[in-house]
Amino acid sequence: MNLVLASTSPRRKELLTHIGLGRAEFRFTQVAPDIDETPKKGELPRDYVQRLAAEKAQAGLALCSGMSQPAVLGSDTIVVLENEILGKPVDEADAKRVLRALSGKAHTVMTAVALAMTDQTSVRLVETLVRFCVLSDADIDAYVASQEPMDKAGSYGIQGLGGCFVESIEGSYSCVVGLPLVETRELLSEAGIG
Ligand SMILES: Cc1cn([C@H]2C[C@H](O)[C@@H](COP(=O)(O)OP(=O)(O)OP(=O)(O)O)O2)c(=O)[nH]c1=O
Repeated sequence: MNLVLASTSPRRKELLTHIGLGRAEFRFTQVAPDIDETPKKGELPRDYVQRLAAEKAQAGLALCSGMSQPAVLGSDTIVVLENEILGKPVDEADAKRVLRALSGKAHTVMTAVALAMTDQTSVRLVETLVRFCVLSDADIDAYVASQEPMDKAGSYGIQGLGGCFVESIEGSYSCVVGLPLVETRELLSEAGIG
């Protein structure tokens, strides 16, 4: 099998590197999937995130037509607050609005990971509960000025400055960062990889 990561996210690349547990023979290449991320009308968050992970993996597979036995991983992460899907912010004002909404509350981070091969696509969904402390306007302004929120679902990164806002988490840390390691290892090992 030739393992391929269909992602432009540097976090996913780094996390996938960990899956080899340091073994030199664990190698993968990367392609950039291009899909429409618009939710369907009335689509539930769990359905949406799993559909997108599968579509990224399948779009990646389509880019590997010359490769023998490609196995392509795709992943998608969303923040869900009171059933509303919070993806990446469209601009700084949107990031501030999202951070104000997350302040002092718990939300769910959902990451789906999909493995597409020529004959089948398998998907795993992982959910983590994240509780935020109360954020002041000054906290939010400073954080958005750092630009860290701008390419992240829910407008924060737990692994960076945004970690200052996280009071507690219940569930998988790597799910929040964008690639749940235990479940990804399971998917790969079921396919005989890793
Ligand atoms: C909540 C949270 C999200 N994120 C990131 C993970 C994802 O990269 C991003 C959500 O956007 P995604 O659309 O899931 O992924 P992406 O566009 O970054 O990359 P690709 O589709 O090419 O794989 O938010 C963090 O890095 N830290 C966090 O704490």
